[in-house]
Amino acid sequence: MVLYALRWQLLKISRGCGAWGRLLQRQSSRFVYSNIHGFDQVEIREKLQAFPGGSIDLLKQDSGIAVLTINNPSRMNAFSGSMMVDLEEKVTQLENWTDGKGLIVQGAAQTFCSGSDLNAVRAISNPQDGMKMCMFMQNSLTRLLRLPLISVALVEGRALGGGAELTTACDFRLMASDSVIQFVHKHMGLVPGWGGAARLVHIVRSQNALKLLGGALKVDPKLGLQIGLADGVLEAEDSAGTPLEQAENWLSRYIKGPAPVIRAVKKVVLSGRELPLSEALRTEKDVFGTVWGGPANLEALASKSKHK
Ligand SMILES: CC[C@@H](C(=O)O)C(=O)SCCNC(=O)CCNC(=O)[C@H](O)C(C)(C)COP(=O)(O)OP(=O)(O)OC[C@H]1O[C@@H](n2cnc3c(N)ncnc32)[C@H](O)[C@@H]1OP(=O)(O)O
Repeated sequence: MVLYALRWQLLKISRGCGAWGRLLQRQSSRFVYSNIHGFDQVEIREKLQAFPGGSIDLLKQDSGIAVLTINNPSRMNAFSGSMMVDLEEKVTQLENWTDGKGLIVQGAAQTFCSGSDLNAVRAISNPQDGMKMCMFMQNSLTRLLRLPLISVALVEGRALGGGAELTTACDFRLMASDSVIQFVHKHMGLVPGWGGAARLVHIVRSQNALKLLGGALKVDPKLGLQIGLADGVLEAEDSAGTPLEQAENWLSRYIKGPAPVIRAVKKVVLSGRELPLSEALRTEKDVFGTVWGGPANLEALASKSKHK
């Protein structure tokens, strides 16, 4: 019996790596851009490091929920170049956090993020460098959204430009009652560059995406709930705890259970969202194979058999 259980565990581990590896392969690798696109990750990383300021802070908790904080309060949490590099490093840490189940992305000092640091943007405003920054951030935010964690953007204050795009790189968005999400790019003579337009169409459908981008509309919680950009509104702090406590309580109902099962939930939904049907079905089968007969499944079966 012990030998059977050991063989089964080894089979599931190989299937698990195989399933996730095949999913990423089917999504044509972890990165949207690589050297075949003329993208040199090392070169742009060094260029971005030349624009210091702020940090991206990561706290991984025993609860299985990590908290990622955009921390540059003197600049309304605008992304400096070094923060863009910091974000990529924290996403890599989260990709390797096998006990993780959930992620909350927040801004410091009760505001979310006001996009790229305009000082850095001015310095890399030539088309070549702008495109490289765009590809670097698209790689990082695509990997963020594809993490096998259920993620929530906790929006307080303002999420502007790239900050609005960052909210779309999470599975859900919770908004404080006085917060605003605004794709201000038009006012900058721009369109989203961090992947926010592509993700926004999937979240609110193309007609609403055209209105939000074409009109640079301010999305308050009421409009956010109406068009599906917001998944919940935080209550006043005195009655329901801090915004972070409220976000953790909201998320906890969806990540209650063993990490392998919760991570498998995200993987099957991710493949359904991103892959053509036949490939999504094959991936679902592979992910199913990693939990079928696993500890949580066997325990549930054992407890059910006692109810006869
Ligand atoms: C490709 C780029 C694109 C993208 O990533 O897709 C972008 O994101 S471009 C940037 C888009 N973001 C913006 O245009 C927002 C710019 N900021 C503002 O509109 C306002 O600052 C605010 C966010 C609405 C806040 O206004 P207010 O409450 O009046 O505070 P201040 O304006 O005084 O700001 C405080 C302080 O913060 C600095 N700040 C704010 N945002 C940025 C930013 N994006 N880059 C750099 N610095 C920023 C602002 O300059 C003030 O600093 P001090 O003047 O030194 O006090």
